[in-house]
Order: sequence, then structure tokens, then C-alpha cells
Amino acid sequence: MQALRAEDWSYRGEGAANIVVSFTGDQASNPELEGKVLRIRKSPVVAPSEPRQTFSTEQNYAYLTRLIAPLLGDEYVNAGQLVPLAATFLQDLDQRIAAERPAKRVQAARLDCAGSAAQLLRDVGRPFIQSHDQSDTFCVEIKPKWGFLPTSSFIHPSNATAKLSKCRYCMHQWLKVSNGSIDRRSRYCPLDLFSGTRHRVERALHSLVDVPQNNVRVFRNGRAILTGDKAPPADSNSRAYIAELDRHLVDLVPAAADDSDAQPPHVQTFVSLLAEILLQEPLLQRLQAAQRLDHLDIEGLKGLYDSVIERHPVGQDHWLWDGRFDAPEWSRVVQQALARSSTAPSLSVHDVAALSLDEKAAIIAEYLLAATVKDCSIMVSVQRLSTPSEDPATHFKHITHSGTRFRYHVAVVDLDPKLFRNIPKYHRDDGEIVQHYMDHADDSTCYCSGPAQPAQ
Ligand SMILES: O=P(O)(O)O[C@@H]1[C@@H](OP(=O)(O)O)[C@H](OP(=O)(O)O)[C@H](O)[C@H](OP(=O)(O)O)[C@H]1OP(=O)(O)O
Ligand SMILES: Nc1ncnc2c1ncn2[C@@H]1O[C@H](COP(=O)(O)OP(=O)(O)OP(=O)(O)O)[C@@H](O)[C@H]1O
Repeated sequence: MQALRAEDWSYRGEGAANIVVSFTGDQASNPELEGKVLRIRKSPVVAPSEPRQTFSTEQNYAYLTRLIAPLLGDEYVNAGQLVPLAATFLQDLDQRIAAERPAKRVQAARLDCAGSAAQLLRDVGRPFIQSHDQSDTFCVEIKPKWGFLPTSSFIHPSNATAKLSKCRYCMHQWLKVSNGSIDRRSRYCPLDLFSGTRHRVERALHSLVDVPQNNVRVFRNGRAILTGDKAPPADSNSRAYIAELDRHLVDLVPAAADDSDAQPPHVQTFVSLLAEILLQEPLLQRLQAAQRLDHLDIEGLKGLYDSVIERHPVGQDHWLWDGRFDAPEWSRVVQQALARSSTAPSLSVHDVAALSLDEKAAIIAEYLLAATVKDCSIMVSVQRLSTPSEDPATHFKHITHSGTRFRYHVAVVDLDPKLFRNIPKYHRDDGEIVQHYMDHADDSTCYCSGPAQPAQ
């Protein structure tokens, strides 16, 4: 591959750890970069007093290709390839994109110019080639969070009423309002999205549009048209941003016939199209099964963590914490998880005490895989086909909705490994979320939809 030039790349988005830029240079001279994005690590502007341990780009890549792709399915996970990057390219790019980045993010971190490699990935926000007889590409990015209720017998009785009936996302919303990180609670409940039931999936999607926070974004040809930043503050009743979204969607979907819904007509059709896509794909079930690899709940897992640390202090080599994701033990954990039936092994305190170190490590490894999947994002891209006949790009999936034919593509992104040493923090966070909920929340005004109702 020829040397990369900063002017060929445009800012797409970023999270806490990475910046993503898309290729906008000359495709004829760089055919291998057409439809690609670079995902590049950031480094903090001010070095933290205690350096934060992270995995390298190479370790993240091994984790994704060897463990997460088999767990969720290759069709949803695009690991791309690792490409070497020159420091001069990174410095130029960092300056070039600064004006496009949110000010808050620029103050906190910049491109890691000392990094030597980045992930070159398929642009799953714009997976289709544009031609005159198709619409623009619309992509919805959803960060679904935790789509299950725990069942672990390790949950302390004083926490059980809350934790067994209210999901972690909905409980967390109360704490986030209280500490000022959000200004109002969302009605979005992950249990709806993962319910497998049409009206609940649609309800989840409508709630995401109403209060996007960092859980939903919509892109049109790679440009964000709905993000949490566009939504008005809680003290405003303005729905102008939803009307603007509706105006964009006129170019993708027909208006819904039923105008009784609270949402404008094209948003309604869009939500119903997305729900249908999500319901016909096995992805949400796979994500939920992977999240349920958190068998013991953090309340049970923390005890296991302590007993492992006691017998095998961190600092000594061990596959569980030194980031050797190519170790056979890690692959075995994934294979065993896939081979098991969907029901989690129910372990008692007595069973856990009798486990060997390796057996405990395997349970913790499953928890860490689940932690990755609890924090990933789904990207659903859709394009309307003008001719209802054959689509020449046969590798895309198709759906007919509201009398219109679409091609679509579904992918999962942000699947980095989580740190073993974060487990005590997860335990503290859980305690704080649940305690705050029990002390301050009013059950009757919590938006959590609760577990799926058994079929009548
Ligand atoms: O703990 P949570 O549920 O708040 O999740 C964190 C996310 O917060 P949010 O989705 O806004 O609630 C948080 O997202 P934001 O930075 O708030 O956008 C990160 O994704 C964080 O991951 P990491 O620790 O940086 O690897 C996430 O932390 P992990 O718990 O996944 O490690
Ligand atoms: N393969 C891809 N194609 C198109 N856009 C992508 C792709 N991967 C990521 N993005 C976009 O870039 C944004 C940032 O990427 P990503 O979520 O991986 O960053 P992160 O820093 O790892 O996030 P987090 O803070 O959640 O850990 C995503 O929210 C998404 O909008």
C-alpha cells in the first residue's frame, strides 16, 4: 500500500478511545481504500498521574478476530486489517480533523501520534456503492447496552428486588441524572430492544429517537443527522430535531399511513423498517447470549476475582490478564461458551469454592467477553432500491417494507477487550447504581419494561 496522505481522510466520529476517519481521496488511484475507514487510537492531552493500562492495537485485533468474531459471527464482525501509520501522517491528520471534532473531545485527547498501527476497516456506515437509481445511504448506530436481567443466586437479598426486576440501564439513568452526566432519563429500555417482540422493539427505537443520549446516531452518507448533541435540553419541549430527521427520511422511506403516532410519518416508517430488520436477523439474540456470559453477576464474580488474585497475583504471567488473546485458553473459553446451551450454568457458593484456578479464570474470561458485548454498538445501513427487480450487488441482504425494496447491512463495532483489573471498579459501579436506585428512585416512574411477559 502506498504512503497514506492526511488530506485523503475525513473525520467520521469518535468515542473515548478511538477516532474514526473515512477515505475521501481519489478512489481510482487508491482502489484498496475505497469504502474504508481508519480507526486510530487516541492519547490523552494531559498525561494522567496514574497511566491507564490499555491493550495495544495488535492485542485488540487478536481479540476481535480470534474470540469475538467466532462468538458473534463473522458476518457481523469486521476486523479489517492492521496497517502501519507514519508519525507524520498522524500529526498532519490530527491537525486536519481538529476543527471537526467536538471541543470537549479535543481538550481531552488527540490522535496517538506515537502509535504505529491502526485498524483499516470496511466503512459499515456507508457499505453500498452509490449510483443514480438508489437513495442515499442511511445508517443507524445503536449502543444497546445490557439486554438482560441477572438471575444469579450471588446477588445479595437486599439488592435482589431491584436487580431482578429493573435492568441496569434503567437504574443507571437515575444515577446519571443525579451526577449531571445526563439531563433527563430516557424511556429507552434495552429489555424492549432485546425482547424479540415487534411492538417492544419499536417502542425501544422510538424512545431512542426521543432521547438519543449516546445510545443512537443516524448518518446520511456518513454525515451525522441525529446525535445526542442535536437533541434539545430537558427544559425545552422542542421537537425540531425530530422534524429535521423526518425531512431527511423523506428521501428514504414513504410516510406512514397512520398519523396517530407521536412521531412524524417518515420517522414512523423508518422505525418500523429498522424493527423488521432487527427482528429478522439473529444478531440481537447472539448479543444477548454473549452478554449472559456474565453468569454470576458482578456480586458473585468479585469474590472469584479476589480468590484468583490471592492465589496468582497480577504481575505474574497469566493468560487472563496479560492480553495474550491468541492463547489456547481464551479460544477454549469461546468454544465452550458456544457449545453450551443458552441456559447459564447455575453455580452455588459451594460449587465456586471447589473450582480450580483455571476453572475460575475461565468464568472470569467469560465475564470479560460479556463486558465487551454490553458496551458495543450496532450499525444498520439501509438504501432504497428504485427498481424492485434484481440487485446487482447480490451479497447484500434485502427487505421489502411499506411496498418499497431496500438493501441493508448490519454490523457490530466497538468490540475492544475490557481489563481484568477493572473488575473491582465494575463492582463499585454496580453497588453505586443499585444503592442510588433503591434510595432515590420511584419504582412506579422507572421506565424499565421488565422481563418479557410469558406468551398467553
Ligand atoms: O459502565 P457503563 O455502562 O457506564 O459503560 C461505559 C460507557 O458509558 P455509558 O455507555 O455512557 O454508560 C462509556 O461510554 P462513554 O465514554 O460515556 O460514551 C465507555 O464506553 C466505557 O468503556 P471503557 O471503560 O472506556 O472501555 C463503558 O464502561 P464499561 O463498563 O463498558 O467498561
Ligand atoms: N467500521 C466502521 N465504519 C464506519 N463507522 C465506524 C466504524 N467503526 C466505528 N465507526 C464510527 O466511529 C465511532 C467511534 O468508533 P468506536 O466506537 O470504535 O470508538 P471508541 O473510542 O472505541 O468508543 P468507546 O468510547 O465506546 O470505547 C463509532 O461510534 C461509529 O460512529
